[in-house]
Amino acid sequence: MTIAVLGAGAFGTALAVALARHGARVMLWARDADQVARMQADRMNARRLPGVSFPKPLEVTADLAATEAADIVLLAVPMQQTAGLLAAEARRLDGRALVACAKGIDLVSGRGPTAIIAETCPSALPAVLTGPSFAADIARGLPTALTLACADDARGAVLQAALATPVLRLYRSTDCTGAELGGALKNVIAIAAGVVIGAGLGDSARAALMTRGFAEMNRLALALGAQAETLAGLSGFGDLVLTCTSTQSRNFRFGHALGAGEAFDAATTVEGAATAKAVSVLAEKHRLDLPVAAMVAALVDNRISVPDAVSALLSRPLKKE
Ligand SMILES: NC(=O)C1=CN([C@@H]2O[C@H](COP(=O)(O)OP(=O)(O)OC[C@H]3O[C@@H](n4cnc5c(N)ncnc54)[C@H](O)[C@@H]3O)[C@@H](O)[C@H]2O)C=CC1
Ligand SMILES: O=C(CO)COP(=O)(O)O
Repeated sequence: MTIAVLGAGAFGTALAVALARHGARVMLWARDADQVARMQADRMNARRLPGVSFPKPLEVTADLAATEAADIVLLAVPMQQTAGLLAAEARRLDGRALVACAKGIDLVSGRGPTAIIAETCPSALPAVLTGPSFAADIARGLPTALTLACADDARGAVLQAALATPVLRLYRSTDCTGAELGGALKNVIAIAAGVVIGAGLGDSARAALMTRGFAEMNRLALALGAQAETLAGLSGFGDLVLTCTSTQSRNFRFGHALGAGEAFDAATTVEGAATAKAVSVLAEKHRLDLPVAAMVAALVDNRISVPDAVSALLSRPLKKE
């Protein structure tokens, strides 16, 4: 089995390492030839995943043509770059099993990765790999459980078997919409959870925020065709818990900096910021009330201060749960 991973960020590199360690032939593709040369020399991605050595069956390449032999392609570039990569390389990628690993909603189209795959590569098999997992944990070989979603269950089972390892346990689903929306929307709520903790509002407020945020995730995802049980699983509830409660999360740390009034490194990948804006557009289109997500979008755009966002949420009319 040959697996290609497109995107040598923290997550793509961690997945490549985990799969190669388990014996698969893995080709990790990065667009930057200098970065590839460094990784080939160091046998490590010192920038994104320092201290993790590449196993032997892991090859690194800057030549996308070299990945054409792969049976499965993991798409591991950030969400806002995924549509561009698919469009640019559609001829090469169409007809293959394309597993989306990004967690977000495309700002331009308002779509998740599987809809974009279906549009740009109509003969490909779209799938989603998502759930609670930090790249560093996967790279260290710590036990992790994720959702592998594919509308074609028989072919999804083949992907599940190919991508699982003894420590990377994959549960199968046919609900790609639910799986990808869970991963996308939890990032928005994690920013809000970070704001709550950064502003010193306490753990009780964070628990309330997570619960009401989960209700918003369900409201939007169900309106877009997802199944409630998918949202309650690893890709939704599971990842919400992880991301809202760990300082390893970049979305949480970004929110924490907003709440504390501190600077945050603009180069860090924070998927929930763009996704919050995409969610605002979708909420309006589907006439949905998503107050936490709306506040995150406003905070990210500097349209509201943290104290005003908090008092706006607390002064909403009392209602049934
Ligand atoms: N880091 C983590 O713990 C996890 C990340 N993810 C998801 O994986 C996705 C990627 O995140 P990370 O790897 O953490 O990001 P990262 O910030 O570590 O790396 C992103 C990489 O993508 C590359 N890239 C950007 N645009 C590209 C393009 N057009 N073509 C080729 N390469 C391109 C960048 O050069 C960079 O190496 C995100 O959607 C994230 O939510 C999912 C689970 C865990
Ligand atoms: O998706 C993740 C954990 O499941 C990673 O979260 P961050 O992108 O917030 O670091």
